[in-house]
Amino acid sequence: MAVEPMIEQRVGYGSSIMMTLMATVIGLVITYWWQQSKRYVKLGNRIPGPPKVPFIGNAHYFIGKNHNEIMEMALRMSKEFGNVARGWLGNKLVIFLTHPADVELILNSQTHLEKSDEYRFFKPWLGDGLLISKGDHWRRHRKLIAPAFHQNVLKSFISTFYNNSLNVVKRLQPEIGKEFDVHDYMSEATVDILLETAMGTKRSAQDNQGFEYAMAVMKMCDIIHKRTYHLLYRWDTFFNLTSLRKQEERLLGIIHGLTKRVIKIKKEIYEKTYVGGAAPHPSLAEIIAEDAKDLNTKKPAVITGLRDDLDEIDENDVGEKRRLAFLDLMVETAKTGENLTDEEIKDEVNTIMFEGHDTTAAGSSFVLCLLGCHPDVQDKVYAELQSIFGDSDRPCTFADTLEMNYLERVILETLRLYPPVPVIARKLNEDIKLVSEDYLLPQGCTVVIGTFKVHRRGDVYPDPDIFNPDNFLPENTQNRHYYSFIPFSAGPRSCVGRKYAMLKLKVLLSTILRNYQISSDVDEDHYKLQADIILKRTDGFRIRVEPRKKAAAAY
Ligand code: HEM
Repeated sequence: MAVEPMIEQRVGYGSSIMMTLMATVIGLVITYWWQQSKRYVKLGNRIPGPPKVPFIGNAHYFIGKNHNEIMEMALRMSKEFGNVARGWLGNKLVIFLTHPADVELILNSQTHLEKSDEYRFFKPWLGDGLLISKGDHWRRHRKLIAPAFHQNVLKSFISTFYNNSLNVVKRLQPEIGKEFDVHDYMSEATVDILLETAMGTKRSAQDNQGFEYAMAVMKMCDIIHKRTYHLLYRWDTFFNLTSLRKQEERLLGIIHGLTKRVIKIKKEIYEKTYVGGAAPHPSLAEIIAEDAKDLNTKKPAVITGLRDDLDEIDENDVGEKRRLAFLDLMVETAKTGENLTDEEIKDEVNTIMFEGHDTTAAGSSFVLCLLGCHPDVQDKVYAELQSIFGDSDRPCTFADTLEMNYLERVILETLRLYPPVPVIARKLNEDIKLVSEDYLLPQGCTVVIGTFKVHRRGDVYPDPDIFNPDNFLPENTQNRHYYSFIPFSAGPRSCVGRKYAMLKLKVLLSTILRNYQISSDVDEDHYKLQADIILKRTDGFRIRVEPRKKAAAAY
């Protein structure tokens, strides 16, 4: 008698599970159908791309893949789909563009200035710094910060660039004759230079805060990379429960700890030195205003093929007046009228330290590796340096850097083949119709500009994968589409530090090359690349150095 109710009970459970399952399936089907019927999704689906799976889209493509595999997959797909491709990260539409005319539509626009949603992963680190801020806040800060990169300010950094470059030459001595990874040396040098030029502080030989900072920056980039590509980590609630979140907190403690300490010291110095509110002399405005006297008499230092809002203000040259670190300028600006809070200053300093560090470390490492692979090009660079410096071991000056035309072409060609920022992403603020193909991109989608692929287009560069600095001879650049070379991005939101970067690269590389001959055992075809936030070689930036005969005195 007791068996029947039990059977009835089981049947009851079974059918309610079935009902729940069916209701869930029906719910999912309706949700999926409803999603697919949206205009945003319909427009996205018209664009070619890999097959997608309901709800996760193409997110599964990233599962279990390492950095190299993600890069290889992206390049394969870009080859398969050409100018325009789409992917779905869950229900987020991501469009990849590689045609210069389409790139121009985005980068040259005042409408699509906002960074894509993925940049929010930088927020705990960079706050509302220039890289990720938007709207009026970004506009106001861009206006405040751009003058700090004026050529007259940059010129005052030359001796800092040179002395730190000479330190690298000394530090490389134990590596003579061995194969080693040059990136660590470049990274340390760029952090040291930034500590001096951005924060106005120096790392003492005993403390390793610069190194600790650089390591923390590298690990933070790794966390942001994971958050970009892994669906679950993109979800804040899930991420906050993981050990990565704890790691992020610890790393931010190191990064923000250093910036906060330095800002505090700077403010105290400012208060002590300028009691009574007297502004230091000459002020930034006065340094820049010096130009007016010299208009048309000095040689412009604008790099061919690059143009942005910085060019209008710095085509002239005055003598060194006063060395102002970026942070000094911010503190001064805050004291002399502009309303800048400590938090805003901290965000901008962190942004400059991040943007200015890894990019130039990767750029300079790639240049050295390529010169190791191309001895004929290296010989030409050396011949140019000989014509400027002869056998002298005198320090490099600003005027010398203006003579380094071939080295400049080598740097630009390296940035073409191995752009340190391999992708740029924007949020589309309104629909746009592409130029290269007949597609309408819907408002709200993420647009990813594949700099790496833009720079290797066969219809723009003859032999696009071959390292050839002559690609940047004036006669070869003048008819090229302006948006086919965008290592520093372009348009209103381009890199504010590009002149600083080019100057630093010239001083750093020329000093190393005056002292060492570079060789490489690995040819370019065997480079293993990873393109997350910054493009790097995962097999290490391996080179060998041998002293140039005449240079022994420099050590
Ligand atoms: C070879 C070196 C460098 C490269 C290739 C590079 C490249 C770039 C690119 C592509 C962007 C646009 C990023 C985006 O839209 O997502 C950018 C922005 C930026 N860069 Fe650089 N950069 C370099 C060096 C520097 C240096 C040395 C500094 C500062 C000292 C700097 C400061 C900035 C800042 C503040 C922004 C944000 C600008 C804005 O949104 O208004 N960069 N950089």
